[in-house]
Amino acid sequence: MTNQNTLWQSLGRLYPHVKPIIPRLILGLLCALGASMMALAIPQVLRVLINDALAEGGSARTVWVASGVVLVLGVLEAVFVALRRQFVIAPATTVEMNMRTSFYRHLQNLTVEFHDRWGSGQLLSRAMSDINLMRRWMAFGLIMLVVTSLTVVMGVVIMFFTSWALALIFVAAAVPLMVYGYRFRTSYSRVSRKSQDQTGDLATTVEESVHGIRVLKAFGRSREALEDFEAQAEELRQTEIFKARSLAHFSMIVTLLPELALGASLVVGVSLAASGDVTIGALVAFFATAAAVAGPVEFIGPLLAMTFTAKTAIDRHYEVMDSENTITDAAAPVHLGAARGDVVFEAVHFRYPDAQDHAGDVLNGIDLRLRAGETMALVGVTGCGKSTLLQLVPRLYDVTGGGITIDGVDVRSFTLEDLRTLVAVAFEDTTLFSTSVRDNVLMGSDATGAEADRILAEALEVAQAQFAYDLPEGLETLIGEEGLSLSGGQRQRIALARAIAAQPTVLVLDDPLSALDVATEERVEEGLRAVLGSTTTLIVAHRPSTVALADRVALLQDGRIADVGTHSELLARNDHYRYVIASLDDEEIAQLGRAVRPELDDEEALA
Ligand SMILES: Nc1ncnc2c1ncn2[C@@H]1O[C@H](COP(=O)(O)OP(=O)(O)OP(=O)(O)O)[C@@H](O)[C@H]1O
Repeated sequence: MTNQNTLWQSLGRLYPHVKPIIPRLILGLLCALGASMMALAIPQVLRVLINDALAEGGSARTVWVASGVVLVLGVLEAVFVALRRQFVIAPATTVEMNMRTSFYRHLQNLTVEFHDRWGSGQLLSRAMSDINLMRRWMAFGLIMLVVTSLTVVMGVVIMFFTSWALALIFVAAAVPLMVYGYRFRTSYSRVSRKSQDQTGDLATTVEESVHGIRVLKAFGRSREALEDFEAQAEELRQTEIFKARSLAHFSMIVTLLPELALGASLVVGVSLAASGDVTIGALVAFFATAAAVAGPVEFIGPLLAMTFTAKTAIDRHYEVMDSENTITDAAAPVHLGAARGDVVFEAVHFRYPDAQDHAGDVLNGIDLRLRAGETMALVGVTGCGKSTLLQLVPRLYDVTGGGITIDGVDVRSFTLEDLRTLVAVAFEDTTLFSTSVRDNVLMGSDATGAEADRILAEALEVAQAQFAYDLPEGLETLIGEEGLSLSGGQRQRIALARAIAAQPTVLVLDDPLSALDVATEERVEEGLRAVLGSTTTLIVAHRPSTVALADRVALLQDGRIADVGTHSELLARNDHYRYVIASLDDEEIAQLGRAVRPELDDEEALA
């Protein structure tokens, strides 16, 4: 993931973000420049003071005037520094917020396949610390780098005017500094990249451990997890030490060389003053200017380090921002009026992008037809591709061959918004957001007011999630990561209610009842049967009781639909189906015998 952009290419990518605040940055720059000029002017006042006021015949009035001027210059310098902050900080934080928002928007748009590949900590560190580093560089590093460089250049020019011979000694010291600076740039950029990547990996580890804390505790692996974390933290520490040493070394050279030049020019300067080639006032002004320039020169090291760190942050930021979203709206989207909900899979192929070369397609020519309003169970051995097939309907992944249509329209011909309004999903592994029960359930619904209340109440009833009314603050109770912890079954019922409340034309359920007890599952099924009447439903079933919900069952085997029919038909004619069903427990099979509906027909089986 290393980025080969040059420093200028990387920094240049910030331009569109910086563009709106350029006038403010220029004002900030002028203020910073003003502050530097005030600092550089003070030695010149000293020169006048020494040459005129302290010379024979000098007046006390000149001393007072010079002191007054120094005071005014000092106050002006402080005012300029304050103004610089005033001009730059607020607009730079706006840029930071906008960049973070567009980063978040982009993450939302990127495909599930992208999120499969990227560690959450890497994305977190890019969203938080990298963007923060960019803002700090924009608001401070960039301005100070320009001002510091200009200050040094102006200081050296003044030093040349004061005494060109002494100034030459200073300029000679700059040559090795530049050579060293070039080498520093390469090594520091590399270590800075390593440190930021390791920070992201560490964040991923924290995130995983926090999510998996129960597993770690239950398996008594907390100590091992801590040891792994310590090892990773130690690696980061080593990188940080190397980084700090590298900067310290560079700063030492940057400080030392001008100091050596100062020492050499002191020797030369005193002899020039003794021979009368320079005045005492000029000598004092020269060294006072050199002292005023020394600060900015030393500051260049940390500023360059900040610039290289910002470059790394920009590169990391754009690695995500440049990732293309391959699942997008159709160029000329089709809008269905009233959708019926006929779903057809035609010769559907799919393979994951990171699949091994020798591995075949997970889905290898799926042909399946769901009639509008039909409920179809999808059954197959574990890992055969049931969840994968489901995720193709709302285009969480795109088919790699063939196509899926709803009412004869390819799912890729809808806008994503339309498609995801038509299709709602509930997965076995439920995700709830840190908001109220109400907002979690109504996430996929645009209804408001009394209509929303009615939909909410109905969805909670069908999903047997009435427990939500008894939560501490009823439906307003905060759930999700930052809220009240719910049981697995409670979470599943909220997620199911969310899918129902979306009132979709096509409902895709990935074993949504797995965590429920048999009695609750039975009640949910009764409710579902009532609402599924007009909804086409494809439901992954791992339990016979879930199969009981379905009008027909599709058997997925070796990447194809091997058979379609009622449960009893498949039991009677298909060995593989019997094998899959035999792996289910006896009690559930007994329950299936009671629950399965007799009036099923399969006139439209395999397409
Ligand atoms: N994001 C992914 N990237 C690469 N391969 C994946 C990904 N998700 C699943 N797979 C692989 O695809 C195959 C099908 O997985 P899938 O989850 O669809 O099976 P499943 O039938 O739903 O399994 P189960 O019944 O255990 O839930 C498996 O071999 C799995 O390892």
